[in-house]
Amino acid sequence: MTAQLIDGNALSKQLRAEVAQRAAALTARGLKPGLAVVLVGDNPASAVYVRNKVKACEDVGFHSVLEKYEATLSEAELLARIDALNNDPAIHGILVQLPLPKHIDDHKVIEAISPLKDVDGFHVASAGALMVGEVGFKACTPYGCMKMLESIGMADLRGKHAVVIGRSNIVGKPMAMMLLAANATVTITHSGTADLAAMTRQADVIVAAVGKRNVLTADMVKPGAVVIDVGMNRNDEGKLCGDVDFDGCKEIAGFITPVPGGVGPMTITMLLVNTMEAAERVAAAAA
Ligand SMILES: Nc1nc(=O)c2c([nH]1)NC[C@@H]1CN(c3ccc(C(=O)N[C@@H](CCC(=O)O)C(=O)O)cc3)C=[N+]21
Repeated sequence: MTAQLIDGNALSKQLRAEVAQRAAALTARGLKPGLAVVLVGDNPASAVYVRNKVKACEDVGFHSVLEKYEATLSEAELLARIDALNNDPAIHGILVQLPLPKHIDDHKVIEAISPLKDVDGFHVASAGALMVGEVGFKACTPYGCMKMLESIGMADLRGKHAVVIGRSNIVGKPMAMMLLAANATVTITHSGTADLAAMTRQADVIVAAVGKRNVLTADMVKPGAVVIDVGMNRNDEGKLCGDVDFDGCKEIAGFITPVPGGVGPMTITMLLVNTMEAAERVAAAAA
């Protein structure tokens, strides 16, 4: 192994300790940060994630509310719940766990969340704010990836070429915008890209966010490049694995993130950071 590991658990621990301090300070002033997590239906994977998020909130001293609903909840009922949370002064962040049951329109639900409480950064107003460099909440997964780059001294990517694999609204696109804001030259690749390997071989930073195993293999990586793996897949033995062929790429890359223990915990950490920020903004507005 030549690559250095970027340890998402260790970095999370550090960042969460800072959040805990800020939470304690704000709580002492009478304002405890609060996150509401809304889960509809019984997707078993979602149930695990949601429990992790609630636990993470408790660990940093937040108030947290888990609202669980049957898969039969109507869209109108869900929108009514969001309206109530938008108006609840004890709640500073609202997360509606995706995916939602098919009869509910994701987009409509996300747009119903107040942008002031959109700690997932999924609202169109949040995406737009990122695009034009205004204040808004950043999507947690790409935000966590930026923190990982920062942790290895790569907060500024001037002169670097970053290649993003994947163009989803929740990872690929906001990732590209954040890398651009950090002065990288950015290429977004996707299923319509003619020669992916030709692109990734030029990259100083590669972010793989497709949701498919072995999207990135060692032959596609420039020696010394930073490889960030956003993927969450199961291998044939049912074990969690990313989009990157870790064992191959770790021999070539300069830095690499593992799965598990990489981007996953950082996603939850940035959710806490965003919720903290949301509560601090409320406090600043009231002061
Ligand atoms: N509105 C919304 N916001 C989300 O942020 C959101 C969502 N919906 N729906 C589902 C995905 C998935 N997601 C994960 C976060 C952390 C880990 C994580 O911490 N994973 C651990 C391992 C967990 C395990 O062992 O299964 C790790 O990578 O080390 C995983 C997955 C957030 N999501």
